[in-house]
Amino acid sequence: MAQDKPLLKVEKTGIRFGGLKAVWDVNLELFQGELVGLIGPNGAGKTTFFNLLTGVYVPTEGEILLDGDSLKKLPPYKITRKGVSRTFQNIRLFGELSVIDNVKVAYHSLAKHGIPSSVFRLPKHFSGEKEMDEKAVEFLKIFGLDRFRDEKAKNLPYGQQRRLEIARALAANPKLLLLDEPAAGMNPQETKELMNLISFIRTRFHLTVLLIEHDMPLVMGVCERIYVLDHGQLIAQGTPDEIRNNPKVIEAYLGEEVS
Ligand SMILES: Nc1ncnc2c1ncn2[C@@H]1O[C@H](COP(=O)(O)OP(=O)(O)OP(=O)(O)O)[C@@H](O)[C@H]1O
Repeated sequence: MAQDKPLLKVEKTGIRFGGLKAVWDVNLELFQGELVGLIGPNGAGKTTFFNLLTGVYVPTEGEILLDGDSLKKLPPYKITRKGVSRTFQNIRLFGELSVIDNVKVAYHSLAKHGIPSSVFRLPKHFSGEKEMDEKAVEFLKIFGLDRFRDEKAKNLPYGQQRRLEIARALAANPKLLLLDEPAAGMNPQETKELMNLISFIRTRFHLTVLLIEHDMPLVMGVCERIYVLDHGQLIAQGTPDEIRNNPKVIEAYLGEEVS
């Protein structure tokens, strides 16, 4: 069924770093439940765009609306609470913490029990803690990580660390999940499994997903729609077929494989 109101609406948004227009005049809409790709050559502005959506940078132009509310001047933690979670191009786990604690850290800010009950170890705290454990294990199971729950995150194989990052992002209970090259450094089998998993969690958690990915066949295979950035500006948007055959996209990727 067609939806008339987007979950995320980005209007003419951009940011300048000195003279460099890293992201410029970008319009983008995501509707609830969509899995959408964001692609573009190196330095096109993809990660900067995620940084604008998550409050790391404040746009110098335009507007960003989630469910109609402006995110533009909110700090990152408030944007997370409003329902936007992300993963990073370079894994940012708490390496010395256990796998389960990495998930619980994200979940903590949303848990019902407050500081007084935690400090004094009141019964309410224990029920909160138990609830958090169960919830965290539920996420870990989905990602096949429950058997590593007490292992330090830094000791996990690389592909599992990437999965743990997504599990942690999910634990913050997002409406919108932003994945920055989640398959970077994975082998083809791990990548395929990860993409299936992303499709699965999208449905299971009623998520909307925006995915930055360099691997073109992968983006084309998994996303319903794709936006293309080049030199900070959107040069195309459409279905995988439309993008594959778009002359501007082919030109931007000259010398690279588009399909
Ligand atoms: N804080 C900053 N200060 C100055 N320039 C920046 C800053 N952050 C990003 N840039 C510049 O903005 C441009 C876009 O960078 P960005 O990392 O967003 O591209 P990208 O599409 O994510 O690239 P890649 O695919 O290589 O990760 C680059 O020219 C980059 O050098």
